[in-house]
Amino acid sequence: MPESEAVLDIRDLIVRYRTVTGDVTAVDGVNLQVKRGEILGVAGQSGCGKSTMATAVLGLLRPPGFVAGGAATFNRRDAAPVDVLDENDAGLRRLRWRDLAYLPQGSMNSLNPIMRIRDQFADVMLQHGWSSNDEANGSGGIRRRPNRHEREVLREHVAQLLAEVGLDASVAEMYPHELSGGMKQRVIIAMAVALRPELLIADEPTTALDVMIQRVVIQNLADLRDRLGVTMLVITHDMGVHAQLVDRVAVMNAGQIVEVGSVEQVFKRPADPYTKELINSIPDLTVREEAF
Ligand SMILES: Nc1ncnc2c1ncn2[C@@H]1O[C@H](COP(=O)(O)OP(=O)(O)OP(=O)(O)O)[C@@H](O)[C@H]1O
Repeated sequence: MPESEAVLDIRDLIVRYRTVTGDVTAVDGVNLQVKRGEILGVAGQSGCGKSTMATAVLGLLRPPGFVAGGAATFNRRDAAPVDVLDENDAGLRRLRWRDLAYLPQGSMNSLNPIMRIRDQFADVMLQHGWSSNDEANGSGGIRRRPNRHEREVLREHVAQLLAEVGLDASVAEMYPHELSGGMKQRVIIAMAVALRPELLIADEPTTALDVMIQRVVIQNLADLRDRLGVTMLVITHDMGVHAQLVDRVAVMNAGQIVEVGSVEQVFKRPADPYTKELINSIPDLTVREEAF
């Protein structure tokens, strides 16, 4: 695959945690390419290293975790490739939100309870370089008070962003406690793509939502990829979500990728015994059959 086709190219990634009884390897030599425009799923049971891999490639890994080897090259469309693992904090801040967006596990609970939704959008957008003339003017990191004109443009823009995930403009005036879990998750997704990142990494984006709402969120993510062309890496232990949303799926077990393939191939003809086990563990058989 030519380098530019992979938005994110992870090579030989090794991540360990330092513990009192010695180092524990959580990510054990992972190679994974996320192709431009695709939704790549990462499957595997709890504890297999999915979140550790995501936080490492986002430069968000905190001690006692540390990267023991490898590279994670982010190939932006209009800029030189960067190895995220080599970036300093300032470089990472510039990349995050504008180029590389992240929905951590449980992120819907990270909304500020005492701020209206519109102010939370404004904060993210202004902190990361949004301006009313040029929706992305490259001045990442500069935070200032919006002037009147900017506030007006922001208001319209937030309404449009909310509409992209099927939410009414009135949601902008609300506080998080006025929203259901599903609405909060959709707000968080709309915020994550507000600056039109090239890559969105979403960790368990539907976990803790009821099944009907899960479907709405899955549809939102699929629509955003189709309309905005955001490449996505979606991490979830839920094989039903992979069946409904992703193009290709990578299966992770004990820190290693044991299989990567199209959803159809992995679900219909799993090559690895662990993948077979995962598929057989889907409780709702209709999900397996409905998908194809
Ligand atoms: N702070 C830590 N100290 C030591 N070991 C850790 C630490 N955090 C994670 N680990 C270990 O690293 C491994 C991978 O954990 P990780 O959270 O990445 O898995 P996961 O697949 O994302 O699971 P989950 O979805 O439950 O978060 C696990 O064995 C876990 O016990």
